Amino acid sequence: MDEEHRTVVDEDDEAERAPEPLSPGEGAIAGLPGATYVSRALSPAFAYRLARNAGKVGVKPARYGITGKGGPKVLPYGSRLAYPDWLEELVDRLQALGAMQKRPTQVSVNHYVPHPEPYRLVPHIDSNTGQQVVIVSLLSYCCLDFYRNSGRKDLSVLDPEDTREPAVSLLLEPGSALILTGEAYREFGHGIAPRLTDEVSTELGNYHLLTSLDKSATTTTTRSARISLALWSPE
Ligand SMILES: O=C(O)CCC(=O)C(=O)O
Ligand SMILES: [Fe+2]
Repeated sequence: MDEEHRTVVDEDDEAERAPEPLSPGEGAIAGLPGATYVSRALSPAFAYRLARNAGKVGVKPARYGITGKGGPKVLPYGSRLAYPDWLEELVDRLQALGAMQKRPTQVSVNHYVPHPEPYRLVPHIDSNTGQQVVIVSLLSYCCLDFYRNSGRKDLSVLDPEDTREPAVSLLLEPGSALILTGEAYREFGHGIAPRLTDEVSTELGNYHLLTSLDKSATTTTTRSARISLALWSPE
């Protein structure tokens, strides 16, 4: 093998390698206790394969995500349905990262498209105390907003007409993972506001953790079609 070829092969290996395990406190977000954001959880090559495979599980592209009529169903992978290979590989990687202790027993695949109107996700709490969720983002940037749940337990969908400003907003990058445990999972609702662009500013709760953008030169990101996977596991 000549020198040039060897370099290319090494770079491919590097891109495919699982990320280093998280160290304690890494990826923490001020104002959202129990949340951890991992900018480069998946290599670009792995994220690309995952988007292709997750896109095949029969989710219709929709405007509303899981909270909308006709939105994706929660799939009982890991409980009543065996993991397909691509999910097995994702779960192995997330476990190696330290994103979850126990393997997921429920998964949803959301496929959002920004036309004819911007997509949105009505603020909701995933509920079920004793669980945690990992949200894996693919293909597009998108802001996820967090609202403190005003004392409601067991909930599900918060008032869609609620016009409160979010307590915290996070810009989710393609290939990232957001882990919600404890308070971030139980006490905050999360949702996606209907708009086509998101501001990149120091106001974002995870501004300091973003790695895929030139932050000195980028003021907005534009939303394109996005796939997200939510993986729920026992805490
Ligand atoms: O698409 C997202 O980032 C969030 C998905 C979500 O909240 C859910 O599936 O419960
Ligand atoms: Fe959710």
